[in-house]
Amino acid sequence: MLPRAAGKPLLATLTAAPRCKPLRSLKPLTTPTRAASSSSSTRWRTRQSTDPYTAHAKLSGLKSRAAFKLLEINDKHRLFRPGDTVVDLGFAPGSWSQVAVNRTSPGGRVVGIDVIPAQPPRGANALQGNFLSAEIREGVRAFLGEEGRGRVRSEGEGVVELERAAAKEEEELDVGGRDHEDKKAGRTVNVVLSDMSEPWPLGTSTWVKSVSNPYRRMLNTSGIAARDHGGSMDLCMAALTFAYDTLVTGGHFLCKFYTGAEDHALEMRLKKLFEKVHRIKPDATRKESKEAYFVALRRRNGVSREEVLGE
Ligand SMILES: C[S@@+](CC[C@H](N)C(=O)[O-])C[C@H]1O[C@@H](n2cnc3c(N)ncnc32)[C@H](O)[C@@H]1O
Repeated sequence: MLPRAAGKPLLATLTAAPRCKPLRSLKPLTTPTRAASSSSSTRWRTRQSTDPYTAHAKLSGLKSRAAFKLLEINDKHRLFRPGDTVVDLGFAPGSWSQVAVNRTSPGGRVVGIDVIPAQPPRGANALQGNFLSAEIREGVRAFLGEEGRGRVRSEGEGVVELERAAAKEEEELDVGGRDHEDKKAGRTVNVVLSDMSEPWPLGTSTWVKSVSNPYRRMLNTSGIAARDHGGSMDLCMAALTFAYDTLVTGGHFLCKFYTGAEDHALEMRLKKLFEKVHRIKPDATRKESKEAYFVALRRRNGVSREEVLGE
């Protein structure tokens, strides 16, 4: 089991993704009923039951193994600070939001958006809708426009925390008129995360099975590299457009994508808006997957929309 400091929430003691033992040294959590099958749902179940990150996530009270990717990235790049506002795109089932709530406490605010209905983890807010829709993006911005909305207040300390967060914001952003530009543009978000994967409609029988578990259906990629790549580029562009509109100067952006012909162009856009851009594959990413992440640090001041988005 992972180390746990007495009296502290377990997440606070996790500093990095665990160095996992090789698969064969860990016993499967459950014995797969059929060792080999061509059914993708059976393969998914088998893979989950033998995956050490899945086992660690369960033991740590995390909603999914994806948490370890964000923990690793945050340990390296320090995305979060107490009091931050974080938007988590494609948040379900919610392990990134768990990490964000933990790392922005006290006084943070985490808002998750997902196309499927999902219960947000404790301390986070959830909005349901397809983020590719402009109307949904506008709804999210309206939610964020109310400063206190969705911010965690611990009993008796709420007002103090809010004041502390507001004071910190003023102190840190009142440099060279940057806060003025952010305020004028209505930008209030410190970190935008996107772990969205293109939803892929499976065959009828899986659809029926998935009614009680829509999350499983959404987890699948098509398996066709070009299609997954294209879909991920659309989702990344929607996330980047949103980040352009809402991220404060100095804010950070983290975005999942599937590698392919267009990712270089996306990287170039990111380099225009952010001081530093890294392309990474966290340890918890499955080796066979084409999944990777862009971590873009410190939004620059005064970059035009056209330069970044070509609009
Ligand atoms: C890999 S999961 C995210 C896992 C999450 N980061 C966690 O730690 O629990 C990808 C999520 O993206 C969501 N998604 C995909 N396309 C979306 C869209 N257009 N709008 C909103 N959510 C979307 C899916 O429903 C799915 O829940």
